[in-house]
Amino acid sequence: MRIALAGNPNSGKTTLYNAITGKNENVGNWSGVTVAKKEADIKKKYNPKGMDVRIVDLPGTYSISPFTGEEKITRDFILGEKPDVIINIVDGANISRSLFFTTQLLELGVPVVIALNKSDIVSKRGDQVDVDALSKALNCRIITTTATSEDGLLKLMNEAIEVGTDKKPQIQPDFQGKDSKDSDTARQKFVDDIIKKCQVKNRDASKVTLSDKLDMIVAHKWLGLPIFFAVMWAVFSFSIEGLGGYLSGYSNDILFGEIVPNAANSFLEGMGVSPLLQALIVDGAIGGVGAVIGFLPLVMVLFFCLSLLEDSGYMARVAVVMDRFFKKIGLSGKSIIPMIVGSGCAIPGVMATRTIDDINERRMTTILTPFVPCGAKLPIIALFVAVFFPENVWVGPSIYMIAIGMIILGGLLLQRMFDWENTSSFIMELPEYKIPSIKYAFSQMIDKAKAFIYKATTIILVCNTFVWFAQAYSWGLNPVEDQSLSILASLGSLIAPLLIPLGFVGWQLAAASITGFIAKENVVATFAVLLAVASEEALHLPGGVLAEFFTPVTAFAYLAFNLFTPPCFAAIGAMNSELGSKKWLFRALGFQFGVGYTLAMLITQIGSLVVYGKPAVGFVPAIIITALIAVYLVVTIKKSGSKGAKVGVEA
Ligand SMILES: Nc1nc2c(ncn2[C@@H]2O[C@H](COP(=O)(O)OP(=O)(O)OP(=O)(O)O)[C@@H](O)[C@H]2O)c(=O)[nH]1
Ligand SMILES: [Mg+2]
Repeated sequence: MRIALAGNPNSGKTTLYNAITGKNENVGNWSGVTVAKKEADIKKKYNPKGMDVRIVDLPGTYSISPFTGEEKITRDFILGEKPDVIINIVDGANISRSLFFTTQLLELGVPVVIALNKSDIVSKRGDQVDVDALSKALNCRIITTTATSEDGLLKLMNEAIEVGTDKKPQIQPDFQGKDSKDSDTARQKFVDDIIKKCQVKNRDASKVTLSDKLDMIVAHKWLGLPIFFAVMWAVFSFSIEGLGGYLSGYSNDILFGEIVPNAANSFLEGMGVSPLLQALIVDGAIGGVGAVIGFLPLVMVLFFCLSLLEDSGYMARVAVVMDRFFKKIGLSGKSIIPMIVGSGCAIPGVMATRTIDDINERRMTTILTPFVPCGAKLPIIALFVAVFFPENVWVGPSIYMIAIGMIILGGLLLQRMFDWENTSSFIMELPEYKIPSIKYAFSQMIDKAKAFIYKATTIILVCNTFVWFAQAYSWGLNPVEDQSLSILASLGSLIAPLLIPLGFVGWQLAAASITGFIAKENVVATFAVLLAVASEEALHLPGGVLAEFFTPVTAFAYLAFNLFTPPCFAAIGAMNSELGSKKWLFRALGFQFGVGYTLAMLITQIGSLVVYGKPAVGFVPAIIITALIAVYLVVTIKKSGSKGAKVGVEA
């Protein structure tokens, strides 16, 4: 038997799904978290009779006629694959809006059971719902639930399974004007009449609640943006420089700097393993993976804080605050959700662009979302901050401000380079503020930590075993004394000249960036393998081996280069499927590469002039390339219409 969960966005479908299946799919306190269908078996606890029951979680939707890609998934599933039962999750705190969709579901013939969810909020407000009357009016069973504490879920599942076994078709609601041209109005009137009969509200709608008061401040026209920056600054400082940085320092220096490699060395020596294999394991595998996992505490602290913020309902306000500014660059507040999701990982971030109905806005958001530093880029940021800017506490958080800046600048450029019009309007439903749940933030953090460790011990491990091998052997498969004769050196040297205008000299830097396209953590892991093999000095300490390759200015530029050029291959794959055309994929990659490259070049060249009073390496080619880029921009912008001329001059 297949049971589908359907309902409005943010009503608690995925929370309920996770509770009854034991899965850990993403939930979030805003609309449009789930963008793809998810399916799993129901837990034994909720299936005492041991029937064969599958649960399908669907993206939220307001109506059966879809507007956006993820709503279409819901409609196609319900109409096309006909589940045996639909559990319609209704947000009890928002009944009047939810029932519109409910009446549409009731017309499909598939039996419906309603979960009147968030009943904890309803009773806290002192509101009352006459469940029996509502159930009679709609001709279907209704169970009150609180998905977050699993209240009522057993009863709900029992009812749903019973209804599914009975196979009686759903009785349709019958109201005047249902088949008329103006059926939506008639439907809304039908719903309003039911609500009037079944719901008693305690709250005086004209009263200003605490939530309203908070919104007047954090979503204020002028205060909103500075508050957002301050909040983000606090979160990133705390994670990168504060507690997260402190814990990571410990795990890098002591745990993965001494304890683990020493233990591994003495263990392997005891086993009588050959020195070469020992080097492969300790320097290659453990060194590379350890350099990444060393930053785990920092990643965990950041995601803990972000989950708290998101669960409180604040992130949904950010979308409203950013809407005003994003409108000017052809985006809207809707684009902020993919970007917030992208701060965890660009792949779900890019997938979340599906919630945007306007195709131009969707494409632009897909191209710009990878500019947000994801969890995998965090170790790169933390490493460079620890080595080059230990005293400048502003550098870490400033990366995120630069990311926002690049998104806005990128949007402006994209808008002028390709002619497109934005037709979207933005309505964001604001969830009520709540005290964020520590348990939720903790489980999110553990989830992210697991994914981080998994990646480090699989893809990063494999890559860096290869990197170790490629820096230790020549093409003839003979071990080399001098790294510069190795396979990796010859591969890196192919790319290295491209990086000269950016002030990056050395095949090692090229090699690290290339492995970074496989997974961004590889940049750190590759440095650990390459440089630690070549030197006794620690990678993570101020003035460590990295300082031989960079000045603080070029270090900052290298950071920017790795953050703002295209994301890892997996994320590029996600971009490919969301953009839906090769032409746009190439445009997107070209754009991202152009932005990252130019930014790094400008930081190096202008920064070196300003800070050290002399140009960096590659100054002359940099000027030539800058001129070429400027000409290209002017030509493209001119071509794409008269409104571009203005920016052409600025560029
Ligand atoms: N107070 C309370 N909050 C709940 C309850 N169920 C879910 N929530 C919260 O509601 C928010 C949205 O939950 P989700 O499960 O992501 O909602 P969804 O319906 O899957 O949303 P979309 O995927 O966007 O359609 C989260 O912050 C949950 O913690 C409940 O019974 N009571
Ligand atoms: Mg969901």
